[in-house]
Amino acid sequence: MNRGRIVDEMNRVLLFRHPLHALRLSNPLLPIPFFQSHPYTPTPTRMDSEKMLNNKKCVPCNSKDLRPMTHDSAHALIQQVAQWNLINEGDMLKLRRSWKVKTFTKGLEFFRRIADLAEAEGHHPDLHLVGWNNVTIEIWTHAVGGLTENDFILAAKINELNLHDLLRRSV
Ligand SMILES: C[C@H](O)[C@H](O)[C@H]1CNC2=NC(N)=NC(=O)C2=N1
Repeated sequence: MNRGRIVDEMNRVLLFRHPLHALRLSNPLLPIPFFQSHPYTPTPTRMDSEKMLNNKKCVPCNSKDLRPMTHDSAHALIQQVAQWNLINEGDMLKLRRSWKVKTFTKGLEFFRRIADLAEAEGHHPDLHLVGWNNVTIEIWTHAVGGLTENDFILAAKINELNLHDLLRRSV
């Protein structure tokens, strides 16, 4: 194996096991260590991007220059929030995700956990509990009648909640 291949192999191992790699992805302002200037620097995967959304904080929706994002921007961002769908209702975009809960009361507990997160973020979803065990969450920015980054931040943070004890096992 020639010297170039040996360096490539070393960088590949270093890059994926080096603790700085994970840290830098979550905080892109960190200086790029020497090995990351190498072609093996990975492009952020969906998980990495979701972590970046997940590290953000929702902003107040009452700023007058807040506008709904374009469909193109929404289609780009939806790639970063696993399991969420982009819904177009009367030309207004929303985020939607559904779950099946074990019981009606676990559905209410599900809402409680989402409510705590929403209150902490100052940004709130629409909550639906239908047919006793079907939960659907819809997120959009009411102040602008469309989607803003707040909606994707909230969706990414909902994805981080541990809700498994409330959910029916997916068959
Ligand atoms: C000032 C504060 O940002 C507003 O009252 C918030 C509250 N939560 C909100 N949640 C959502 N989804 N849309 C809003 O426009 C909104 N406005």
